[in-house]
Amino acid sequence: MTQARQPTTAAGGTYRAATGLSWWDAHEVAARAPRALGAERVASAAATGRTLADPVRAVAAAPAFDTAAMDGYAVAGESPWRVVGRVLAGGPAVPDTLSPGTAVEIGTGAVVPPGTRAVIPYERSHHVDDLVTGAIEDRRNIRTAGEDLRPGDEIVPAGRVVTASVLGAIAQAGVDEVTVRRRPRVRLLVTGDEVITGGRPALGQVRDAVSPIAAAVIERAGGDLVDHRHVGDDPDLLHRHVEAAGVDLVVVSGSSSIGAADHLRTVLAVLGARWYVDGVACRPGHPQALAETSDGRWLVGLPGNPFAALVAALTVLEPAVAALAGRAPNPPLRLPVTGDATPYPHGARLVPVHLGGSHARVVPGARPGSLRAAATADALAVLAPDRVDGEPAEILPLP
Ligand SMILES: Nc1nc2c(c(=O)[nH]1)N[C@H]1C(S)=C(S)[C@@H](COP(=O)(O)OP(=O)(O)OC[C@H]3O[C@@H](n4cnc5c(N)ncnc54)[C@H](O)[C@@H]3O)O[C@H]1N2
Ligand code: MOO
Repeated sequence: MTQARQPTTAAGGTYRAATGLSWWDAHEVAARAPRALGAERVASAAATGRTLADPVRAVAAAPAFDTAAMDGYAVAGESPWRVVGRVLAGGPAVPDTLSPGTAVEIGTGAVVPPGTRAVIPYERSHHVDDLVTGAIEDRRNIRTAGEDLRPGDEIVPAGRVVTASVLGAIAQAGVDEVTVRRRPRVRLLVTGDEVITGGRPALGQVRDAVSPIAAAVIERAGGDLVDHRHVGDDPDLLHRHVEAAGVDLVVVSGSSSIGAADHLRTVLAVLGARWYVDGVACRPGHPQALAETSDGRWLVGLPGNPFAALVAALTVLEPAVAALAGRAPNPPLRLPVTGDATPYPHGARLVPVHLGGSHARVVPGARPGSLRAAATADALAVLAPDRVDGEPAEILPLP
């Protein structure tokens, strides 16, 4: 970690200007430093988006009984077969046992009667009066009980996020409850006396453009934004809300640099915070922070400039919330990136890109204070200082 000059802040602390960790190290630290929160049992229907703390094991076999895979006839013995009844999905199994030389008409998903040799689909059989004929192979078109799952089989490992596919799979296995990580509870504190939350900004004012980004990133990473407030530039108010109980992580927007109104460092010093990320060698978004207070609460500092805040939200906020939620870090997505971007000689340059098939193209015109270019982009690309046009770079999908 390179350290540049250390100017004294208006609050009297020191500030590690400009450099800090590399972008790649900061991203990795944020994904690995916070430990996953505790686990709880919840109804599987309420588990969407949560991370499994334990593997899910099948309660029931799947299929739970020998079942027909086609509509047609369940047949026993040799052709021809005399049709003696009909059995449909959800209906009673008729007859109890199929005798050689007989058949029942059967629907896909119905219980196959004992004694059945195979199910012959309508389109591969001939039916005249009550006699059916056709060629069969033993067990053809019968799904055998337990062929997909047996009770106790692991269906989904711990660490996976509960998606719709997971919910479907565990329902098939008769599971009604799962053990998942607690969702991280997050507080978002928006600083800046000039920041307003609605209407047209008057002279000296700006509309809050950081909250929508932070809220979306928190949600995407599996967190719950439970408290969201504007605290202006009042250091006591900031201190009170950083310190207040009831959350696992506090996000502070603005207040990350070294100006007179940037009180975050003072508050963190008072709270005895341990710093994990204190500035990142990237442009934009270098004044970002990740720290843990002495009572185990996490804090993320986002720069006030909105595009810089977006960069920081994807660099430290998203991985930190995901780590608290118990999610394993995503494998990096890398694509060749084409187009002009001014390299940042001391670290990473993050630029908005359009995604097109197997490559990404730089959206020109991004500035730290403006989200205009990002609003037309699909992702950010993380460009190394010695980047060559068309070579692969890490891609971060935009919220
Ligand atoms: N002497 C130095 N000054 C600054 C440095 C530096 O290294 N040395 N870094 C600059 C960079 S880069 C950034 S980014 C900003 C970060 O500053 P803060 O995080 O302390 O943010 P503020 O000073 O409060 O605001 C910066 C800018 O953003 C506007 N802002 C703030 N909050 C919001 C919001 N929620 N929505 C929209 N816009 C917001 C604010 O009005 C300012 O224009 O520091 C530079 N200075
Ligand atoms: O990094 Mo500031 O992060 O350029 O806008």
